[in-house]
Amino acid sequence: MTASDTVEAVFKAVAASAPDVRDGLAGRRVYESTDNPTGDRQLAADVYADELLEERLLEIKRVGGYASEERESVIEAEAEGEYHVACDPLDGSSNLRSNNTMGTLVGVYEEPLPAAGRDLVASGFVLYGPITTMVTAREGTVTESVIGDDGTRRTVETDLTLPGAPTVYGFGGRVPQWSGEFAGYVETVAEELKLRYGGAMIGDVNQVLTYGGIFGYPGLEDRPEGKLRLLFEGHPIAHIVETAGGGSSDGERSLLESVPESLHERTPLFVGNEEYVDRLEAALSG
Ligand SMILES: O=P(O)(O)OC[C@H]1O[C@](O)(COP(=O)(O)O)[C@@H](O)[C@@H]1O
Ligand SMILES: [Mg+2]
Ligand SMILES: [Mg+2]
Repeated sequence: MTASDTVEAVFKAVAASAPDVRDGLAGRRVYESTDNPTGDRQLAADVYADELLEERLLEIKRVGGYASEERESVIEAEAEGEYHVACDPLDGSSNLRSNNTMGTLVGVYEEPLPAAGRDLVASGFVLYGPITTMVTAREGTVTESVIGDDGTRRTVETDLTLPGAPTVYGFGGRVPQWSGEFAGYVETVAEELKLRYGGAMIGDVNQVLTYGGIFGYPGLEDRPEGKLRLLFEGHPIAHIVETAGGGSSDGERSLLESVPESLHERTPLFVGNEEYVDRLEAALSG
């Protein structure tokens, strides 16, 4: 089994699980009594998607470990494997009660977790929108597929790239918690682009991939590290957007340059057309 076979097996398993995750949502809109390791309240659907993916991804030959936003530590596979999968089983799960968009995010690393952004070999997400779609990045190419009810993929875009004339933006966090530098930057962006913020990173980033623009969740006054998690959300989404010809940043440099010290580390996160990411870095550097 080559590296690319392993990546393909991971993508296949995630796609095959998508109809199960989706079918399982309706009955799992209630909160559990537990918090995840970063202190978010867990929905029954978060736990369900996590358990499903853990089981199916650890079955894959050469996958040596599974880590997820929903569990404290890495789960090792029974047999040794040189690829390590990081998952956000349900991204945007607070959208479940209001029946808005959500996703599943996966990163395949060639080093044990927590690993550096540059150790990512492939990444992908499923978007549970009106249609279930999957976007994957590997070997320098981003592909978009539609996932059928049977969990198989039909490719609809073989070389997805960010459009050159951006139109949308979305930034998370309460405005009074933004820094003055960031608020000033947003003012300039708002004059050029249209606000589209849905509260699920994957949904919001997919709008940027489709229409061009920028998505971000900045560091906040009471939470300078931001909300999103580097390993499960930051690296994979940065890898996808950069492979699609865009840029990513933690406010200072590409998210792929970041090396987490711990599994659940958070980071400010920005992805989109390079021009907007460059301007953001310039604005934040004062
Ligand atoms: O509710 P807020 O503060 O806008 O936060 C939304 C952000 O939080 C998230 O929902 C966090 O992800 P999870 O749902 O996987 O915890 C992102 O998808 C989204 O960008
Ligand atoms: Mg998430
Ligand atoms: Mg999640």
